[in-house]
Amino acid sequence: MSQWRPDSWRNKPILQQPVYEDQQQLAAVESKLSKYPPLVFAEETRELYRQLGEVSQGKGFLLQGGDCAESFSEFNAPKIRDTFKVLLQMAIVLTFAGRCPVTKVTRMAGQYAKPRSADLETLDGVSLPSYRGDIINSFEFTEAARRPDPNRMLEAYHHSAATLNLLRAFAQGGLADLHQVSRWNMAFVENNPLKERYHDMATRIHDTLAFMDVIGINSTTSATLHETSLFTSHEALLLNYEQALTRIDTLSGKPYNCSAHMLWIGERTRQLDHAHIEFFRGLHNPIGVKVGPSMQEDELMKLIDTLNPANDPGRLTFITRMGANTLAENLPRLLRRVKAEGRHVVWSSDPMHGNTFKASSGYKTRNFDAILSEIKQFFAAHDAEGTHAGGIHLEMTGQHVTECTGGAYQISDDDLKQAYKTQCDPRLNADQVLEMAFLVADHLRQS
Ligand SMILES: O=C[C@H](O)[C@H](O)COP(=O)(O)O
Ligand SMILES: C=C(OP(=O)(O)O)C(=O)O
Repeated sequence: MSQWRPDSWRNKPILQQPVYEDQQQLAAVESKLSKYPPLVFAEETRELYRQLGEVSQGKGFLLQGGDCAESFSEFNAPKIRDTFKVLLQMAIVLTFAGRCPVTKVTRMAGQYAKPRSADLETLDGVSLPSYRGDIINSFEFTEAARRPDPNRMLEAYHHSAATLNLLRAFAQGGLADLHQVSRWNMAFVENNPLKERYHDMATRIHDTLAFMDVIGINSTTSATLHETSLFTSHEALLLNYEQALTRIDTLSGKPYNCSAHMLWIGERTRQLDHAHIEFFRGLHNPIGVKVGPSMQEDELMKLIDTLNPANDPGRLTFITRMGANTLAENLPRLLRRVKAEGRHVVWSSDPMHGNTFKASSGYKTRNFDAILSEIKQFFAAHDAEGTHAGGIHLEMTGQHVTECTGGAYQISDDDLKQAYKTQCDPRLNADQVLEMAFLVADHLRQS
């Protein structure tokens, strides 16, 4: 294999990239970004690596979630706070049910680039380049807005920095206090139409914290109850940006991508001989690869050989996105092969991307029951193969959008128009995502 360099991906074929008109402007932006401070510190990244290593050995669970695509226009504190709150609420339920540590990783503070099925979008007979995420172009349907602009990379950097700053403040400044999180869950249950179903677990969590308080373990005596740790991730699609944020860590002397703690490669860009695999193989971050139903066992093994030749636990997470209808056929054979070859990976389920369809109202949506079905089958497949169902990966928001159908509030096709705000794919809303946590908790406890 040829020698890796931060820019060796440039000699490989690459998909899903913008074509910038002004190459000089692009080079100037890359050069500027490469001198900016890193967004995360490599030592934090190593802590996430360590935690994922534990997950790969069956001693933890990965909860990864957040926006499909963050946007510059919907960039505000309530939105960041609400998604943060819901992630914590999910985490407490999953920790309690699974009796194991839950590693929280956001799809925030950098989730700005989107791969698309089609290069062009056509509306009323007019065709323009597809929207590819705010780091590349703008959502409005005009020629100017859809033109890729390298300066957007600088904007994405600043938006990511401000988001991360607030997330760190929330995580350490008291908002993540477990008593508080438990009270939010009680309120969620009280107001939910299916409250009988969730009441028992929420009460038990609440009572456990009350008991600990009585025996002197509380937010004043224990930082664990008062603070939380949280990591960031995004799809590292736009390699010009990702390369510019890649630095040699002064402590270890190794290259880390400092745009987020964890990066993943999407289903559409994971070809073995292409640029994204080349770029990722030299990084020392924990990395994810999306795995769809077409993945073959031999190809998966080659991916492991390339991305984790030392078989380090924590290095590689496979985020499977099979679809509820095809998981049973395609996941077990992959689990079997990886287990037989003794490779350490984290298996996480993205139950969103294989279950997208167009509703009769014309909106792109996903149904709550199909999402839940994929997760249940994911747990069942791991139980049958004797492997560890290590995590879930959700497109979700803490806000009350109507983008996915179903759930306790029975959002219908007709309801989608009420608050359909996503710029790309439909997200679970705050209520749906918490319901999902309570339902997943049952499976986590059993396995
Ligand atoms: O989030 C994933 C992809 O970017 C998305 O599913 C692509 O959507 P499209 O099929 O509308 O392009
Ligand atoms: C594009 C995504 O997923 P996938 O690569 O699985 O389609 C995503 O998670 O945003």
